[in-house]
Parts: sequence; C-alpha cells; structure tokens
Amino acid sequence: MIVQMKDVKKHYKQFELDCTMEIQSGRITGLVGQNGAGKTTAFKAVLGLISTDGGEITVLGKNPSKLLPSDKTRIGVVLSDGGFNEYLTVKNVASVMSAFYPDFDKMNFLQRCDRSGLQQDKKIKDYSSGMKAKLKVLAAMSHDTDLLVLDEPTAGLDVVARDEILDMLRDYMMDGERGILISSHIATDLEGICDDFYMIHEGKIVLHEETDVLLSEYGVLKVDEETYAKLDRQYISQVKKETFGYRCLTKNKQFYLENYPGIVVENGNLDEVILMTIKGERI
Ligand SMILES: Nc1ncnc2c1ncn2[C@@H]1O[C@H](COP(=O)(O)OP(=O)(O)OP(=O)(O)O)[C@@H](O)[C@H]1O
Repeated sequence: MIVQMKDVKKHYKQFELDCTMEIQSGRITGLVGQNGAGKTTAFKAVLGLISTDGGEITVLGKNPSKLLPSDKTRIGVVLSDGGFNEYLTVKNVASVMSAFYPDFDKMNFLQRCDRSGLQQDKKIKDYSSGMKAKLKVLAAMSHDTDLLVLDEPTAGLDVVARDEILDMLRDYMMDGERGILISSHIATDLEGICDDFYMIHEGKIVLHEETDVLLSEYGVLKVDEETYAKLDRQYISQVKKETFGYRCLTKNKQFYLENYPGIVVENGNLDEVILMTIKGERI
C-alpha cells in the first residue's frame, strides 16, 4: 500500500473532511468530486501540507509529518494552485530541479520537454495552458518517484492536450511498482486511465469502485411510474424523479436485463454515477 488514509478529519469553518482511501502500487486511483468537495484538502493532507484533526495517514509507510527529504523525493506532485515562476524558462526549471533532486535526470527531462513541444528558452508565461500543464506533469515525473499526486492536472485543457498528459501517465505506470493518485472533474479522463476511483461529496467519500466493475456491472434504468411501482428494487441504490418517471442507478444491470426485458437499461458510466449519487435519493 503506497497511501492509506483512515477516518482522516479536517475541520474548516464551513467544511469538514472525513476521508478513508487507499492507493495501491501498480494502480492509478482517481478522486472525483464537485468544486469544493474536498479533493485538494485530501491531497494536501496526504502530502503533509496541512495539519489534520483526526484519523491516520500513511504515505510510503510513514506519517506525512515524519517523511524525510529522501522520502519526499520519491513523491511527484502537481497541485492545482501550484506552478513554477512564470518568468522561468524550461532550462531554468531544469536547473532548479537538479538542485532539489539528486536523482533528477536533466538530459532526459529536456528531451521529453522537446518531444512535447516545450521550447527550452521560452518563458513559461508565454506558454499556452496546455503547455504549462504538460511541464508541471513532466517535472513531477522527472525524478525517480514511487508515487504521483496530481490534483486536476488536465483542468482547462483541450482534448488533445488532455490526451497527451494521460499518455504520459500511462508511460509512467509501465514500471508496476508505482502508483498515482489523480483528481479530475472530467469523468471520461478518469474512466480512461484509472483502475479504481473514489467519489467525494461535501468532504465525505460516498463511493469507491473499480472502474471495470462500474463499466460492466452498473447501469441506469429509465422506467415510468407504473413499472417503477412493480420493480424489484433490491439492486437499486439511487433513484431520481424525472418527467418520464424514475431514473434508477443499479450495481447489477444484468438482473434487470434478464428479468425486465421491456425496460430501458443504459450502461453505467462515471458521469451517470456521479449525477445519481449527488442528485438522486438513496434507497
Ligand atoms: N484554508 C482554508 N480555510 C478555510 N476553508 C478552506 C480552506 N481550504 C479549503 N477550504 C474549504 O474547504 C472546502 C474544500 O475545498 P477544496 O479546495 O479541498 O475542494 P476541491 O474539491 O479541491 O475543489 P475544487 O475542485 O474547486 O478545487 C471548500 O469549501 C473550501 O472553501
């Protein structure tokens, strides 16, 4: 286990985090949630950047406050509100990284920047958002890490730039001993790359599921009132009233496909699950 959070609490004036989550090696774990749900707070707790008010956190076998500089070099980080000084060039960034990380491979970093179209002498302020995002991810991966913590690395990017970043992350995972914790509010990004994901809502983890299970076993039933009244609801987890009747989230779509051949059963996807979990009622 690379990261373990157990009942981790953080109180702010109008917000309370209560988070239990695990990140295993060889896996990409996603954290999804609306704006203000607590993703960045959870990430900062994992990284020891904020104090917590309860619970236990273990990162690479230690409490975050006990991580030595040599442990911290094993963690690559992209925070949504972080970044390099805009007046630096890629070459300057490489020099800064060399000073911080003994195992930083400058040549490899500069080659990868070149391949990603990042000109070495251009100031960061003159890069597009996509290029800035790629630079942050490349820098986070440029030293020998076991864990990447990426808070919204693809936010605000077009589909091509997003895809390039997701490809970089797939490359990074080729060595199976590593793990990634990534947040995004673009569900399709996480579906395409994560092995499992957690959903956070108002500071609480409301769902943890394997992506494969979600895509193969979850489904959404759309039924009129009459059908809903007769429906066996033992495998329905959330329900939402619609103009046509009811929209129902199930973790066992096969049951309804076999037993109710007449009704509409759509395949589950992360967007639907998020919507139903937040807007629907639990039954
Ligand atoms: N230092 C702080 N003091 C008070 N409240 C805070 C502080 N940091 C975060 N919060 C509050 O905690 C809540 C969760 O914020 P957080 O940044 O973790 O959400 P998020 O899921 O990352 O959202 P976003 O996607 O918008 O970045 C918000 O209501 C925010 O206002």
